[in-house]
Amino acid sequence: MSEKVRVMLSEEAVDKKIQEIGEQISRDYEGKQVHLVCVLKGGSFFMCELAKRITVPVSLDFMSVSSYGSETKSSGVVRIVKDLDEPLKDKDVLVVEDIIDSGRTLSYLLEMLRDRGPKSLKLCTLLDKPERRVVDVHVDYTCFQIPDEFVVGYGLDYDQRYRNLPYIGVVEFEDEEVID
Ligand SMILES: O=P(O)(O)OC[C@H]1O[C@H](OP(=O)(O)OP(=O)(O)O)[C@H](O)[C@@H]1O
Ligand SMILES: Nc1nc2[nH]cnc2c(=O)[nH]1
Repeated sequence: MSEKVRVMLSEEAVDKKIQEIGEQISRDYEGKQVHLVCVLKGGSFFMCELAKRITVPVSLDFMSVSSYGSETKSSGVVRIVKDLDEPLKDKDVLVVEDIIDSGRTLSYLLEMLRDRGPKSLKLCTLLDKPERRVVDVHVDYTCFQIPDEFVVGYGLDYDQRYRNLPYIGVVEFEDEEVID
């Protein structure tokens, strides 16, 4: 089997949309400092590109989470693998994600972060697959709503590969040509 990646959203389309969302965030947070919280690993590429386009003061922090074991995965309970370095108390926090799928991770994570007392807490995602939603999550900024296909690129992986693609694509598998 060989793999190739079909482009779903070109680099130009993604860049243009991140610029627009960056401008919108800059307007919405005028006069404030926005504290971006990146959920690793997938959110890191989007976070860097977004941060460059925000014109109000920005601070950054990173966290890494993983779902508890396969049996409890559907509960949406997440374990903190790497916690934030700084408290969120009284900060205007914007969580930055690569994709919202079932909504389980973000629903749990937002509740956890809300308990830390931020002044405000909003969510920004590069991609959203609304058809896959199991748990309701309020998303404040969405770059693209996409159909239910497994996507890679711009931080999203397939078996840890393809995160570095500068566009969003779908991995397609093809049978190798048999040579006699
Ligand atoms: O809405 P959900 O169904 O909960 O899925 C969304 C989660 O899945 C992805 O992370 P992933 O577990 O692939 O980790 P990674 O970013 O380190 O690759 C994504 O970054 C979200 O955190
Ligand atoms: N890489 C990748 N991770 C996901 N996590 C939830 N949906 C997806 C997806 O489409 N691609």
